[in-house]
Amino acid sequence: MSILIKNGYVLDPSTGLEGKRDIFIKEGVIKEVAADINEEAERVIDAEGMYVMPGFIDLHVHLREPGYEYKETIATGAMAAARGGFTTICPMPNTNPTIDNDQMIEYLLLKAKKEAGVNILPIGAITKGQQGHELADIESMAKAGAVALSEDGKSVMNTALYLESMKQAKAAGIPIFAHCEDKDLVQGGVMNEGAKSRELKLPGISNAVEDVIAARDIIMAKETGVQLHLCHCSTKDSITFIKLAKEGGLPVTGEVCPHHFTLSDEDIPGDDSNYKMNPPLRSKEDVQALKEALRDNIIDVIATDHAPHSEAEKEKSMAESPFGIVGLETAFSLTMRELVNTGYLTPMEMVEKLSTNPAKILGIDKGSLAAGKIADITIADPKEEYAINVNEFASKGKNSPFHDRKVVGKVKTTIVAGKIVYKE
Ligand SMILES: NC(=O)N[C@@H](CC(=O)O)C(=O)O
Ligand SMILES: [Zn+2]
Repeated sequence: MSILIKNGYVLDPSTGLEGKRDIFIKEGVIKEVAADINEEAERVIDAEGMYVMPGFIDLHVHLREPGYEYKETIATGAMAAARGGFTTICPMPNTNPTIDNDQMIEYLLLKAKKEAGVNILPIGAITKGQQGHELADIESMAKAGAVALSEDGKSVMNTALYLESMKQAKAAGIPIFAHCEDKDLVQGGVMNEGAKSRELKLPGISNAVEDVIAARDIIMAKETGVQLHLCHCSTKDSITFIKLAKEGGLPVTGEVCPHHFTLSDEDIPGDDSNYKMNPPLRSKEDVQALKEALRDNIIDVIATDHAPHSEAEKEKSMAESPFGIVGLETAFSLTMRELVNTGYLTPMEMVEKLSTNPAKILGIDKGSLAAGKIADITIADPKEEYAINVNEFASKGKNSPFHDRKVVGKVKTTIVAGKIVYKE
């Protein structure tokens, strides 16, 4: 199969190329990027007025398989990814059973190969069953293909055990993806602690819940030299800690999710579980700090924390429903609307945070449109205005606070290894 993408506006941070070019793809590989290519191709895509970008890479998704297939499967999650412009996704291990050994990693990779159109790079748990008592077999998971380790959904509260996992992750050459949440400080909170939680009479989650663990984890990264990536940063102090870590030369990176830079707790309309996620929507001051951190390169990555749940689960009250919202199919539009069209990020910087930087963190040969690279490509219209409609999602999860929201920027075509996996 050969594809010729004509007249697109190419954005490639890996080479610094920004401008109108054609791209010729053959046998899954980018053969040529040039001003006017006239190769014969089986498929010609007219990309006039479109952004042509290295495929997006999401470091943080929940695919729910095995165990919670009613929420999402590898197949439906992969379709949602393709529809959102993501060509590579990293599923978290909080499934049932937990992804905590080499056979589970192999099972996931095999199933993904059969059922998913996008690349799936699994993340292994830090402790067995995510119970926090005994380390998972880190070395064998890394050998089987785990690209990172994470206890996502919670933190490893036992710091000595965590220290040992960091040493092993470093030896295995993979990063730790940290979900920062002090379990003992949460005390039943369901939303950000502040004026709004008091107004809604709902138990709050303080910034300290995240901040104490973010600080601890950075101290431990310094101690062990492990590559540390902080997931879904939501507070201004998390940002301060990452800034300090970077200034100190530590291999520490951070991610922010679209919902955290788009909404604050003041936007929560009432007891609506589509606004319940962990960490919670924070204050306006925190939101501002996140945007500035993205702009100032303190935050390296935009990741979705795509967390599908069933309608029945999310119909429940804030107090009773599970934490999490879906994100794969809204990330690009929200980033365009909230960060690019407001001047926080240039289009190139956006692509860096959605593709090039995630690839660097994983140490994989992606996030580039250079000749010779595997053709993972996202084509999007940066100008199209539309209203998000959860009923059009490919994901099983419809749990999003962005239903009916007007946005700008729409993914049109997603290509994985030279194969069109999504076309609007
Ligand atoms: N983010 C969430 O609110 N929920 C995630 C877990 C997580 O990423 O912390 C989930 O698995 O549902
Ligand atoms: Zn998490």
